[in-house]
Amino acid sequence: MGSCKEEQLSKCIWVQGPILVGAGPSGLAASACLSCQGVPCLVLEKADCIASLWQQRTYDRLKLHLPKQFCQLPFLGFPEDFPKYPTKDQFISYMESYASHFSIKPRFNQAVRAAEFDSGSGFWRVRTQDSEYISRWVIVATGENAEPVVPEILGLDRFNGPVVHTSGYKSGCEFRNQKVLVVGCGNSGMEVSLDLCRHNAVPHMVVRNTVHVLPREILGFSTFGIAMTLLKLLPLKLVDKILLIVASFTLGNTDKLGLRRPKTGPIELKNATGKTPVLDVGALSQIRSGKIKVMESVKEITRNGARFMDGQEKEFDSIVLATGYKSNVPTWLKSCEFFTKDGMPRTPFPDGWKGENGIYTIGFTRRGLLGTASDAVKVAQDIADQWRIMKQGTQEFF
Ligand SMILES: Cc1cc2nc3c(=O)[nH]c(=O)nc-3n(C[C@H](O)[C@H](O)[C@H](O)COP(=O)(O)OP(=O)(O)OC[C@H]3O[C@@H](n4cnc5c(N)ncnc54)[C@H](O)[C@@H]3O)c2cc1C
Ligand SMILES: NC(=O)C1=CN([C@@H]2O[C@H](COP(=O)(O)OP(=O)(O)OC[C@H]3O[C@@H](n4cnc5c(N)ncnc54)[C@H](OP(=O)(O)O)[C@@H]3O)[C@@H](O)[C@H]2O)C=CC1
Ligand SMILES: O=C(O)C(=O)Cc1c[nH]c2ccccc12
Repeated sequence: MGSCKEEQLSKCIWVQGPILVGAGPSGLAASACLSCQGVPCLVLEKADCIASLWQQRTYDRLKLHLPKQFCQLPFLGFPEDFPKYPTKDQFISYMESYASHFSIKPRFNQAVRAAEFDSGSGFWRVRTQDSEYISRWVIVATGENAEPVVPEILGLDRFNGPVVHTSGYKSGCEFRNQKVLVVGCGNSGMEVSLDLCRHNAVPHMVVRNTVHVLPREILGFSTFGIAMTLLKLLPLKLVDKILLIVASFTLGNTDKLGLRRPKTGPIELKNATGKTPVLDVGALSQIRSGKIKVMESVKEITRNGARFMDGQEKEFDSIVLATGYKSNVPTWLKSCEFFTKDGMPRTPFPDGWKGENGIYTIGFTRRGLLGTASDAVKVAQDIADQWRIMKQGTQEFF
């Protein structure tokens, strides 16, 4: 490692344990697991708060889609009195208590701009806007949803009205009585459309592709929970078949509503591509009643509306892009083969948590908070084993 330049010495900081990038649920879970193993760490967070995705970039009506037992972090569960599907505010309050229980104190306003392994010294150099941090280990916990995906849609720049990505959408009250084009029909597109309906707006949701919609619950049991149980007993393809039979029973034929199903089943598709099935919390009935209009692909955006592939042309007051998110790892992690150009670990689940030279990832499993919890335990154990050997070595040396 080339030593820090003289004038920068005061900002060159040696970190004993690992450097954790990101103080979302994954960073907090990792920090807690390390602390339980007696390993200190430094958490760098670019925002001014923990769980910034949840605090700053989600809409008001958001609730967890999966029951709380599938969304809890290691060693400290949700409070007993929280409902089965906690609200966004409850989730944030859980994150706050989690951080304070494990005395996690991230360094806020520290956006990691570059991280590079120095093969000469065997250390990682992690640079933020004002400091350089140096450690044997770096843990990437910046999330699969770090940046909004804003697609290039012909004419979007000439649209006269507001255009907002779901990460900037708070509530339909700002869109009352408006005609709104919602581009995308994942969980965000469906829920924003539902929220717009509840505020007397008229959402037109663009569905350009196939999509799996499943009921959130079947006979009072979470569909996700049922799927997890069945997967322990039956082959994946059979579980998918069962889910689809039940879905068609409870939701009817969604193809008729313009929501064509993919040929691959919902769990197989999730595992293969990461595409999350929509868990319906009410949008479907609004589609059925015509309050949410389903539209085909957009051909182009005009000054005051959109032209669609099927030839229709409509006026809109606003556009909401529910077009998903992407990782930001390629923007700051330098010369590291461990990540693809999309910023996801190259090694597929369940082995993507550990790379070479002391790099680790948490929360890139495409398996939500359940994946985060399992990664955090494995990463902390692995680093703690090295930590102990290192400490023993130091004691013997002295
Ligand atoms: C609307 C929405 C709802 C969801 N609901 C669920 C759900 O119900 N259940 C579920 O299991 N999953 C859900 N998810 C998935 C979601 O990814 C997880 O809930 C969770 O937030 C992932 O945690 P994370 O810490 O990996 O990433 P994030 O929550 O995205 O946290 C990453 C942190 O890293 C910080 N960061 C990013 N780049 C840098 C940088 N360069 N330097 C420093 N800090 C940086 C960010 O500011 C952020 O605070 C949802 C996702 C979305 C978008
Ligand atoms: N309550 C909860 O738990 C919630 C959870 N989430 C989670 O957050 C994550 C992100 O979800 P979400 O924001 O919905 O993103 P997704 O990536 O799941 O969905 C993006 C949608 O946008 C469409 N799209 C992208 N580009 C275009 C384009 N150019 N033209 C038309 N359509 C386009 C995609 O279509 P295509 O398939 O054709 O690419 C897809 O329908 C998911 O894991 C989701 O489950 C989100 C909301 C609520
Ligand atoms: O809401 C999300 O994106 C999640 O990641 C939760 C989740 C993880 N695995 C799933 C499978 C089906 C539906 C939701 C999820």
